[in-house]
Amino acid sequence: MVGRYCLSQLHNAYKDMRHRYGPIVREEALGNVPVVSLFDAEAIEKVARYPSRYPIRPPTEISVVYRASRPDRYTNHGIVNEQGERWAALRQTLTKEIMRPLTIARFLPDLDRVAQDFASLVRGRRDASNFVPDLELIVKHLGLESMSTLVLGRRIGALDRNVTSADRELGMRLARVVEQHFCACRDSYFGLLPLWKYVPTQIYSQYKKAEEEFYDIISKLVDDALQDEQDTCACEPVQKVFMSILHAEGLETQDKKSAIIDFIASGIMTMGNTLIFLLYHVAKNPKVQEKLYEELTSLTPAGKPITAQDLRSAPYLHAVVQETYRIQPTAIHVARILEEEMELSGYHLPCGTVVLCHNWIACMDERNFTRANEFRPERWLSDESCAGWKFTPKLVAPFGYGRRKCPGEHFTDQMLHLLLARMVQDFRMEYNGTLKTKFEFLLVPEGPIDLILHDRQ
Ligand code: HEM
Repeated sequence: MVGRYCLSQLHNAYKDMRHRYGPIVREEALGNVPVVSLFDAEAIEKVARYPSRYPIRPPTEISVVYRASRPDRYTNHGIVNEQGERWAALRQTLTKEIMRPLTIARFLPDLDRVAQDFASLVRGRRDASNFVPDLELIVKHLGLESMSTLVLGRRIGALDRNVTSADRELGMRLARVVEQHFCACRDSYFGLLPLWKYVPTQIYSQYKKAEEEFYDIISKLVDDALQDEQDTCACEPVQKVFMSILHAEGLETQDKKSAIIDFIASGIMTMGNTLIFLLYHVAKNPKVQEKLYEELTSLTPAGKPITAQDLRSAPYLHAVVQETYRIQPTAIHVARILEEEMELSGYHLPCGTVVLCHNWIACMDERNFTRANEFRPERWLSDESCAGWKFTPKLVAPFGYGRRKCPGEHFTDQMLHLLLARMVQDFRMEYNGTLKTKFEFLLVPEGPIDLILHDRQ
């Protein structure tokens, strides 16, 4: 607990602060720099559009301190935490391929197979009442499998139906480690009295342990992929990202390896959480679900490969994904350090101020979206049922903005469209009750995930 607020409900705490104190709120915590929260659309837009060459996102300090203690593994803080020219050089070298729409389009057939394998795995895991008991775990396997396809250019079998108990054990270890990592980031970033900076507290030990365990698990996958690359020298389209990182100039092998591990880590939780949010909203809105099903079946028969053309011809699918990003993004705010003084919401903020742009809370504000609490994909389609509604689409920024925007956006977006399409084609979904969420640096579903999957055919 911090005062009246609890860290695992920080998203609701910020909602409460907006309600109590207005569109701009300054927080001061002992031992930490002051942070200013922005809830107003105009102020957020001003920060988002600032024409920065090297935008500064406040680093996750615990990661910076840890990496500095491991020069055998890291020569820099990584893309997520580096700043200035060093950040720009890493970003340019390591993310060029991942961000190229053509590269991501070439992954489509492979990602569609990942989506089909996911649907087939959850079908097999249902109990007699069509409930999938370990969905939270399976979506982490999905995150790992899709990230491995993207970044290593190979499938690793995390979604195989006949998993051994060793595979299950590995999946559970991975899930636990990723959760511990994010919770330690949250506690070090938002908690009071950052003692971990001076003595190795429990938070720091937890972070270190999670980081090292994660590195060891993923490192083995990377080493296998490197070995295969030496043995075959083949370059399939699906290996494009892997090859671009391997052959990146000016980087040590250890930097390439840690970048690959960072990319995989970035995708595992975010992808799984967002998929659960998508499935939840579709399951809770039967009319949306049927409309989506009709759109998808008119485009492509169930079981046939989904093409790029199919995705382009599915406006309702796109609207459902956008509406989920609006109402329940996994990254609820975007952080920046101001590079020059700015007038925001009537206050003068000096250069160097840390600001949190609360896009999600602004998206839930009636001033920006009419019937903000309702899940209405139609608002994205200029449907007449939403005529005259307030609509501020630029506030929907689940992947951030500007030059520091998430490099995984195109990939994630494509993967989520495919997954949702496959799930809606294969199942009629229902959800018992209301999905709870908690804040673990990201917004994550709080289990159990009570999703029921009825076969369509
Ligand atoms: C649902 C999935 C994802 C969400 C919601 C998400 C969200 C975000 C957000 C909000 C940021 C901060 C952007 C900013 O400050 O403007 C970010 C940064 C980043 N993301 Fe993602 N992300 C996702 C998936 C991925 C994937 C799959 C990858 C790997 C390819 C990835 C790699 C990164 C990296 C490396 C950064 C740091 C970029 C930089 O500082 O230059 N993310 N992400």
